[in-house]
Amino acid sequence: MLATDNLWFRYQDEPILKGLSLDFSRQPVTGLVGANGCGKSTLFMNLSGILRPQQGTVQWQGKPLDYSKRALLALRQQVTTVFQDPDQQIFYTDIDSDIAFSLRNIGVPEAEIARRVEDALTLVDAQSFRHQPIQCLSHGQKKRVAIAGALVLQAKYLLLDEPTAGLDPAGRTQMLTLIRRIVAQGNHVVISSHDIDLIYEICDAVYVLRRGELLTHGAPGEVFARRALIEEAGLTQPWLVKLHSELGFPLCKSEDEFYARMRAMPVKEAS
Ligand SMILES: Nc1ncnc2c1ncn2[C@@H]1O[C@H](COP(=O)(O)OP(=O)(O)OP(=O)(O)O)[C@@H](O)[C@H]1O
Repeated sequence: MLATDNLWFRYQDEPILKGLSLDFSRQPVTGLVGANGCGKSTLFMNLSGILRPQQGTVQWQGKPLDYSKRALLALRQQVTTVFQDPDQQIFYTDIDSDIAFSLRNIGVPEAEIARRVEDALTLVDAQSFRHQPIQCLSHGQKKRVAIAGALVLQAKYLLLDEPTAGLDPAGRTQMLTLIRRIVAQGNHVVISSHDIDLIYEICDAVYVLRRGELLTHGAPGEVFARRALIEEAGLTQPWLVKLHSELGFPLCKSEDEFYARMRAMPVKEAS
């Protein structure tokens, strides 16, 4: 279980996270949305124990998080963060060494490292560029390598900060596929993103933050239907929700579902 219980966090005297009680274990994919500066990255750093709340707790496996060095090391094998900028977490020039780094650090046997690296690179579709120097990769390829670096730890929770930022449409589609594959393996994913259409399509639950406070939460279809609240959070509704609420089209979860349902509808003759 990964959750927060009445969590408050301040930088100096400025409260940033205000009494957040959130549960990331209820659904496979949870979205975190809110305007710039509402505290999403700060929350991720609290969840991985990089920052420590002044009040309230991060709940891990049913208990308040233990901040001893040993406990934090164990936590970060189970809860891994993939930052927005892949250059922040790639250290080596060759992909295999970079991905194996964290495993060597914790003394995993070499044969096991080789197996896990192989599996992670396959999962993120990186086999075709595996032997290229990292500095020659595109932004989207680097993002996939950064995710592979988190996946080798076989973490139960993957925290993705802006997974689609800087990706072209094909890269964005690949990211959606990758998130679904990670979830299909029984893991939880938490996504912080300004890509509201991505959050709507892929998440099972959404938390909406406004200036560090929880404004609303629930299933994406219900949350994003609350237009006034969404605008209060400094966000806009996903395009599929707008089509539903403004024009009365059926509420669809994805673009593919929308087109399939439109094609199946009888076409009215123009008069
Ligand atoms: N190290 C720091 N010291 C002081 N204030 C900080 C620090 N880091 C962030 N802040 C402030 O905390 C607030 C929340 O920042 P945070 O990066 O968590 O927001 P965010 O929701 O992730 O923003 P964005 O959507 O722009 O990535 C902002 O007002 C920011 O200026």
